[in-house]
Amino acid sequence: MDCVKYRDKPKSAGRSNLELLIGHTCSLKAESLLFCGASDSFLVRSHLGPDIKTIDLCAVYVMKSFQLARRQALTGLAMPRALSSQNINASRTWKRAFSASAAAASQLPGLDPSKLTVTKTTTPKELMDSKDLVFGKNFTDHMLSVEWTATDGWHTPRIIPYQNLSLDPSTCVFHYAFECFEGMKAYKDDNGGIRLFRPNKNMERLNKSSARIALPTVDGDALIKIIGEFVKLDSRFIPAERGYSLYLRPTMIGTQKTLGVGPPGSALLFVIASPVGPYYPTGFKAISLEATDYAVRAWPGGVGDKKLGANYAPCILPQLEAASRGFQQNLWLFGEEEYVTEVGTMNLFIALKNKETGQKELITAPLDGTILEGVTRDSVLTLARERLGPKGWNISERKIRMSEVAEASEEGRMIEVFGAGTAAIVSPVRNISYRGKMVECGLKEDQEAGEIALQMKNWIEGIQYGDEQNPWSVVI
Ligand SMILES: Cc1ncc(COP(=O)(O)O)c(C=O)c1O
Repeated sequence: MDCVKYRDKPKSAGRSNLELLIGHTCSLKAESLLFCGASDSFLVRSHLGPDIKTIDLCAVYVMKSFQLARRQALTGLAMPRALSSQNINASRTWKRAFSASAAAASQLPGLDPSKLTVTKTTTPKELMDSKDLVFGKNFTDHMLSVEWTATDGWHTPRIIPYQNLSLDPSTCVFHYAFECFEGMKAYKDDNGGIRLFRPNKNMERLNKSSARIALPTVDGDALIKIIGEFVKLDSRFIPAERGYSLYLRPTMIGTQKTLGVGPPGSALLFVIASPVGPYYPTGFKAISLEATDYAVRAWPGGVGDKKLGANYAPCILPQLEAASRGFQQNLWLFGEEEYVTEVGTMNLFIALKNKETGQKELITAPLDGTILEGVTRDSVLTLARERLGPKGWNISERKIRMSEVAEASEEGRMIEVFGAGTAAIVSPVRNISYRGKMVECGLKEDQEAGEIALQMKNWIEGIQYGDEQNPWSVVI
């Protein structure tokens, strides 16, 4: 154990346990920590600051993975299992350790936009004809890249030519899926200005995702600033036509070289950008869904509400199954009650006449951990409350069973159904296959979109392109 020196065997944990704990989680440099002291208490000096703090064994763990621990404490997660088996008075030590670790973590450098460096490409790409753009296939000239280490915090942010990553085969992202990402867009307005849509929501979600998988969090405002610089540099790739935009993919990965399962001591945050066209280039095309009852996407207490890469790969097979039967997407149901949750990469909205009250109701699943907190979902809800509420609509975030949806359709109470997400804004649904029957979703045969879906698309697009002045649209 050359990375940590300690004197005096702790009472509550033998040397081997301590070593195990350290070996498992430690990524600090040789001089990072000095442990000394007696009984359960240690003096821990971090090279991150001059302070010497009296904390105990729990804090030893925390000091070495303090960013993780701080987030775990903040998000109310349980103490790491490795520690709880050590006969430590969990709540007392956890609280004490947390305050010490938070103090240390606050001394780590955060993301600093003033330090941004730019290395321009020497081989600029030719712009593609807008009509040939395919989602996520073509990328701009540059990318944004920032490294993070547990010892030094966020390093210098860099804009560099778009390039391959070079990673050791043992890097933890490849083995244990330390990866989370975001999806957002930049738009060109009629005056050539460049706008982001509610980027703070993406930053909030990125931090929730990264914290959940023991990756570092980042100052959202600082990241928006440097993303803005990156987008401005590559702005020639944003087509000026309506419906076109630059899709941005902020991504964070754990880069620690180890097959040990533990919090990564290093990470990479990068952002790439892909010019995209309208999701429905020739106008809306209502989709058909297959309700999936044989597989589960997410569950309460799980991570389905986080944007982790690990959530997406297992969804492909059920999607292929649905596609093999002629459906564009599958609709995830949850539990014995078969609650309607979400669709592929969209949240779902159902407009119907309420059985009891007869009132028009726009329903979407609640944020109970089983759906992603979509930025579009939140935008649709906010606009609906503001603009449809006064027209007699009841806007509900509530659980709804698939059988209720089928019943509304059979009883002629169904108004319309649509998905909501960054890619298409809204995606009208024609019908849903459920238990061998087709549930019709309120569209006439020659109709590709319902009124609410159309209205929402126009309202949201109007804000995104700056036609409507709204604080959701941020000029960069
Ligand atoms: C699983 C899932 N649900 C919903 C959404 C919609 O989220 P947003 O509106 O933020 O794009 C996405 C989009 O990425 C998604 O992947």
